[in-house]
Amino acid sequence: MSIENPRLILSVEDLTVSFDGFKAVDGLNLYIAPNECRVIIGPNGAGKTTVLDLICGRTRATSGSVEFKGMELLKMREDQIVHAGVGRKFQTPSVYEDLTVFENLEISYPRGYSVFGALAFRRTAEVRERIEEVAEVIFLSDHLDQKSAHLSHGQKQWLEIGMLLIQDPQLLMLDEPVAGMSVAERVKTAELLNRIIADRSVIVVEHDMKFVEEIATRVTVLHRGKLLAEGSMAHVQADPDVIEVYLGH
Ligand SMILES: Nc1ncnc2c1ncn2[C@@H]1O[C@H](COP(=O)(O)OP(=O)(O)OP(=O)(O)O)[C@@H](O)[C@H]1O
Repeated sequence: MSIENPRLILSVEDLTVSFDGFKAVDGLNLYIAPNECRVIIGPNGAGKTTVLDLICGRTRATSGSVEFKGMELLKMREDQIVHAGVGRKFQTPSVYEDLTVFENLEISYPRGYSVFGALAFRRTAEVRERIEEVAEVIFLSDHLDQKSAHLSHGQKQWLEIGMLLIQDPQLLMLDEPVAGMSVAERVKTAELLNRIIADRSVIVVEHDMKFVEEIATRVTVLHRGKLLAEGSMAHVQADPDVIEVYLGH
């Protein structure tokens, strides 16, 4: 049992998952502070996505502990973890293409439980205000009435981040958020992340090192399910083990 540290939002201790005897994540410790953007890097198959899956309850851990704001997430269901304040974005955008940007944000507002239920409830001033606030953060203020099918790939990714932000998670996890984005969209996504950590912590899994440099408070390097190195970008970039297994390739 860890002692709760109020200066940490997430404490992952001795986290392990075994798939038929193969340890995809092996005795991992990870400590995330408030207002931190932690980036997890490492070679293919290092276990990065699996760590996010374990934290959000999609994959069940074999052993260990994941404590978020004093709650043991490993004992909770996926929906309870979302409700507790952990948002997770997967690699492929999953916005409702037939709905406008406004409607996509509206159905994600905590009061809307289903597409129909959400569209039926009155658009109170409070909801509209929150939608406009989030739209501004995700660079879509001028696209609120546009069907999301007509957005660019990058805009769809931002919209999905917005659909999570509208629930105001204290921890947001993003898996390769800039994959498939243009250079200009990557720059704006870095700006977006740097803005949103004012109110929350973010964990990002990413391969684009230029982007990592622009967003990371700290970097965690995984290799074969284990922690290989951790620290500032400059620190991990200079680590001979990291160069050998990842950055040198
Ligand atoms: N549900 C599962 N059942 C069996 N093996 C799995 C499962 N999920 C992940 N693995 C294995 O665990 C290892 C880690 O996979 P993971 O996707 O977490 O790696 P990653 O670091 O995110 O890689 P990439 O950079 O390629 O996305 C891989 O060998 C993968 O095949």
